[in-house]
Amino acid sequence: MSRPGTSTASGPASGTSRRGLLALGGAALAGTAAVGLAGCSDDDKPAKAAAPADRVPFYGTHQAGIATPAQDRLAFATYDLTVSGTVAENRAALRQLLQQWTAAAAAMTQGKTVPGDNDNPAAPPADTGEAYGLSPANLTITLGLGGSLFDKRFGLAGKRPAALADLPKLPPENLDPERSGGDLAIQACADDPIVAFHVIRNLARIGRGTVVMRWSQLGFGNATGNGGGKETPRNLMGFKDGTRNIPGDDTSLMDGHVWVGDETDQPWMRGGSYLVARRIRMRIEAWDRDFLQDQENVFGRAKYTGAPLTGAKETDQPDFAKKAAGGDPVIPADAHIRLAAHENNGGVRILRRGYSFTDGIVPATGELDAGLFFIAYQKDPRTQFIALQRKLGAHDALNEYIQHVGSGLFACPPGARAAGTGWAQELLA
Ligand SMILES: C=CC1=C(C)c2cc3[nH]c(cc4nc(cc5[nH]c(cc1n2)c(C)c5CCC(=O)O)C(CCC(=O)O)=C4C)c(C)c3C=C
Ligand SMILES: [Fe+2]
Repeated sequence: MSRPGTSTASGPASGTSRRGLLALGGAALAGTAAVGLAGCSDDDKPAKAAAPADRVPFYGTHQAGIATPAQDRLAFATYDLTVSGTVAENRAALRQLLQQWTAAAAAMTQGKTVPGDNDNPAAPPADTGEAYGLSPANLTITLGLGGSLFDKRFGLAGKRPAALADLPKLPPENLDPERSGGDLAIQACADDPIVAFHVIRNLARIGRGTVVMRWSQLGFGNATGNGGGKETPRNLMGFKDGTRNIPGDDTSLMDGHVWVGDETDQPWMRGGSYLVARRIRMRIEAWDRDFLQDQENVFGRAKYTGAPLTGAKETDQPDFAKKAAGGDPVIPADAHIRLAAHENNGGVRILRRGYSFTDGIVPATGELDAGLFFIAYQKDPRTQFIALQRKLGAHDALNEYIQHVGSGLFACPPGARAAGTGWAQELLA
């Protein structure tokens, strides 16, 4: 992440400190050359400004961070608006916040500091600084709007999509209200943990006086440099997780299951998606005492290869009809994949984008507070996540080892189309 005005293709601008110069990594320097050339002569410009490999375009039809291949790290946070004015004043404050957040997000994803950074020794810097000198590491920043935003405060009740109805109770959940809900949500994903964290911190800082952070969650996958991107990542139960996920580059599946289309009752959501987040604790100690065959029966897949119990390779299609010699199905009736598979749910699919988490221990029990921060994107949670979770909650063998302890549902509007446009502009017009 480079500071504005401090570097060009030909070298640092006047006033760059030696410390700032040293901090500029090669990727950040190259990226700045591509995006921040104001004041350079034509000779200074690269022949062709190819998109650098470490950054994901911010502007577009859809928000980045949904179809984007999952990065190594997650910083997720929800925020509540603290406004107390008239509807018009509150709406104006929300509009201004989202404009500032959009500009900051656009800058950070392209390796720049949040706008307004300065060298004034008498003022706090606009950017908190922990990502100076780092590349954006494929940072994506995705905004979600919670159902509570559509109450009386902003006059938005008539614009609440039916699909954003509050999630019903989904037993056997045991939700902590302090890890649930929120007016706004930010999903920041990057291949560097500090770059992702830097986002949720700086957006809180920009919004001071208008928003407060409600809860947050850090998550991790496996590092890109350690097989990430080639191997299906494993969850903390040791199983490959994501084998039969929707591939983000399959436009037909994305249009069919993930992107909101003309079917919506709220045109401002066209091109958007609905994010369900569930903090799911795993009873890791109990799981680690379970024998291998039972663990594999719980999922319906082999632990090491990831193959369905009816196949030999991870990519083999599960055969849900196959019976063992005694007549029982090879993939048990309560196996997670049997219950969740689209073949057994009228074609229903979701895009999963979860991350592992570990947050010390649960004081009451001394057990690890660890598990899966489950994130799923879909066109309509009523017919997708909720329908699937009702079935899993009632029958899944995995329930013995997990508990849903946090929750959120957010409408992710379409992408900001071009510089100068803000997130959710159509909603707030
Ligand atoms: C409501 C939706 C789902 C929840 C909640 C959920 C929790 C959860 N899942 C795993 C581990 C695995 N899930 C796998 C597959 C899978 N899971 C869901 C949905 C939910 N999972 C779906 C739709 C699927 C695909 C099923 C299929 O089509 O075969 C797998 C298998 C590998 C894979 O395909 O990804 C694993 C492993 C955990 C640990 C968990 C809660 C902690
Ligand atoms: Fe699952």
